[in-house]
Amino acid sequence: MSSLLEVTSISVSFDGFKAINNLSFEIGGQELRAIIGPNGAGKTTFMDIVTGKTRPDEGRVRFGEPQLDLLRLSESQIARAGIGRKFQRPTVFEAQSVRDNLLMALSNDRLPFAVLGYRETPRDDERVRALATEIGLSGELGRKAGELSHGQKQWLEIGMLLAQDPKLLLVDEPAAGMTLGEREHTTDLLRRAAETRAVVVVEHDMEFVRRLDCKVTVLHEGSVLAEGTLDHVTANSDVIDVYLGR
Ligand SMILES: Nc1ncnc2c1ncn2[C@@H]1O[C@H](COP(=O)(O)OP(=O)(O)OP(=O)(O)O)[C@@H](O)[C@H]1O
Repeated sequence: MSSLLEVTSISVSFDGFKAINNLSFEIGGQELRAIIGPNGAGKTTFMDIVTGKTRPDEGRVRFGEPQLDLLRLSESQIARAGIGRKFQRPTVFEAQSVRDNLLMALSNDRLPFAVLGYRETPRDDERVRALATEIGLSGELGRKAGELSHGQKQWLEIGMLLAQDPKLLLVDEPAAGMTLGEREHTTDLLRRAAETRAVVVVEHDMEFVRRLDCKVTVLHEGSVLAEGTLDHVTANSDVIDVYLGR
């Protein structure tokens, strides 16, 4: 089976410091993957390269079928090609209802204020309800997003990204600041999302990664140090050295 995303031998330096060093990475179309690694391992820079925010000095980044060369596309073209990114802090429209947040997200180019003049179709309503069910916020559709808990805001933002139906979803530290119950719900949500798309989760919390129950890629000094199940990578002596030597 061919990969959805193929990153081959990328490197990038900042002022002579190699933040990403000959890194290769592949993920299939319906796969959940966790990326772990100590601070400064290059996790954020890797996601910045995939989303077009940072350009590598060397290497290739190919995506989709037919394959697109992401290094030739702008950040917005990459987003439109089907790569969604969730940053660590939730960024929802706090003064709008959960329902309106999801509705706005259904179309990439629908500006927040344009929703006022926008006529909603029965199909949109159906989709908003389905998304709300998927993220566990069916009972909160009429509430202002600003009134939601931290975890609920994170789910709403994931729902807003799912509304755009990305082929690849990149999620940065979703578990941070969440209660145990919220973490469990988030794991279920991400696992379900990965049944119909690729999902990459960058996470420091090992318990959360264990619950994701997926292949893990360990980054260190800008390269892949190990890859496999969490048990496999945590038994790797290089990985143990890197984590104990922090
Ligand atoms: N724009 C930049 N200019 C200079 N150095 C940078 C820049 N971006 C990242 N770096 C450096 O590159 C290295 C990798 O950083 P990156 O943020 O990708 O690591 P990370 O694995 O995401 O770390 P963390 O877990 O702390 O978020 C770090 O040493 C960082 O200081």
